[in-house]
Amino acid sequence: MSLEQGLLVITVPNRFVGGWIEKNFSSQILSALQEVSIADGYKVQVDKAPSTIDEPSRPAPAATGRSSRMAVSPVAAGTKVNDTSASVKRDKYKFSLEKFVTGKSNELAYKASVMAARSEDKIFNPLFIHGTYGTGKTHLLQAICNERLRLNPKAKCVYISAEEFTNKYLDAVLRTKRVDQFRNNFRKVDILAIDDIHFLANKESTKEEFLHTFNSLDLANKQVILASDAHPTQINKLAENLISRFISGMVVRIESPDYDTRVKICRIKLADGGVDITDEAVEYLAGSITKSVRDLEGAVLKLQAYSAIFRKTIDIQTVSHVLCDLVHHRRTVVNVDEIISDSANFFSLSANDLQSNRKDRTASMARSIAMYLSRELTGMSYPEIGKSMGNKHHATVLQACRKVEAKVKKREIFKWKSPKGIHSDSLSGIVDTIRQSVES
Ligand SMILES: Nc1ncnc2c1ncn2[C@@H]1O[C@H](COP(=O)(O)OP(=O)(O)OP(=O)(O)O)[C@@H](O)[C@H]1O
Repeated sequence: MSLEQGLLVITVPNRFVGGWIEKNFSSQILSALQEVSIADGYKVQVDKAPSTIDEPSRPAPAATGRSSRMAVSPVAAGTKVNDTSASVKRDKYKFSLEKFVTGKSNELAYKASVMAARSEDKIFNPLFIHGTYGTGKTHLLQAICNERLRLNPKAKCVYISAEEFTNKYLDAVLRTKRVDQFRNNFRKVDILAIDDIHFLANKESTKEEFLHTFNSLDLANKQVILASDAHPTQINKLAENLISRFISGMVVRIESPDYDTRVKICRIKLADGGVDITDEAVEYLAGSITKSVRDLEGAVLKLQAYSAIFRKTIDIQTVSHVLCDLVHHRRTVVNVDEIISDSANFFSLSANDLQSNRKDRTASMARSIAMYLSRELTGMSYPEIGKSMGNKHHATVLQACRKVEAKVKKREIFKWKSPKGIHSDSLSGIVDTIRQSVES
């Protein structure tokens, strides 16, 4: 995109895309432009890039940065791809291990993925990755396949969603009657990566077929990798035999990204997109969008578009203005009891411990964090918060909020002891984790 003298020019890869944008989105583009700009009277022009060929299904070049995002690619972000053809190529799938940003929230899942990708024989079967939406499960599954293919271009790696697996199986049984071919496709591979495996939960015949597929790959020493939004034992209507198979492998959870990982992800993705942004604005962005990497990517794309149009350094005000719908989006009703209980849980304490007058370091920190988050998430007054916290004085609440705020800013480390052992984490990380659990 470029914006000069009231004319916004959008360059597209082919006439089809251009026509579609003009027909369907002109008015939205104009009103979006007016929203982010003070000037009026813009015009929009859609141009076809001179070097592109007019074939919508042509693969996008493997470029990085802005141009690759704008190109039409047959493998869009997060698309569940299925291809069992023998002629596998490098970077068959969109995501790679090297583009996966690691931090405390996903390190174990990442390391297990690297091991699964690099070892010819299975190490643990299956590798089961679970976590909430947009935290990188699909990314890792596809990246494992790509990495194995990079090391051994002759390897057979299949990435498929459980839904697609089900459809193919039913098709083979009911329509084409080619069950043998179906089994050949899935039982003679080096890596079988199935996404959203919870989809199989109430599909009785497919579950059984999958179990046989799994057993046959396991016997052949081949690697199975599964992703789901929940731990195997938490998936409703998943058969006992499948649950026990799954938990006999390696089950790893990806958490929502912690603050430091979010900062890292933002920096990398913004730099990839060529966005000029201040450090404070990156920190503000990472502090405001907490749930998933997909949400962060959405924010980065908006900032990228803004920066491409207005060509100026992005500061905190711009982030807050451009992303107001994302940044201020919060669960509306947050209950102070949930905050107290989640803060207590985090430190292996009880709600009573926080509402009592216990004075040890851990209890008073847990209490202070609960007060701080109550103020931030509920908008309650200091006296009201004090009352919910076992009739504490409002000045105590005010002091606690200030103390936590200062420690979060300084990224101070807090150490504490619980029955599970000795722990240590940054105050910003602790507050983030409790906030996420309250808001989820
Ligand atoms: N640690 C990470 N580093 C870089 N990019 C990431 C990371 N985690 C997630 N992403 C990116 O965030 C987007 C969403 O990730 P992905 O589709 O893998 O999430 P998911 O956990 O499979 O979500 P869902 O359960 O909704 O399918 C992708 O574009 C992915 O590349």
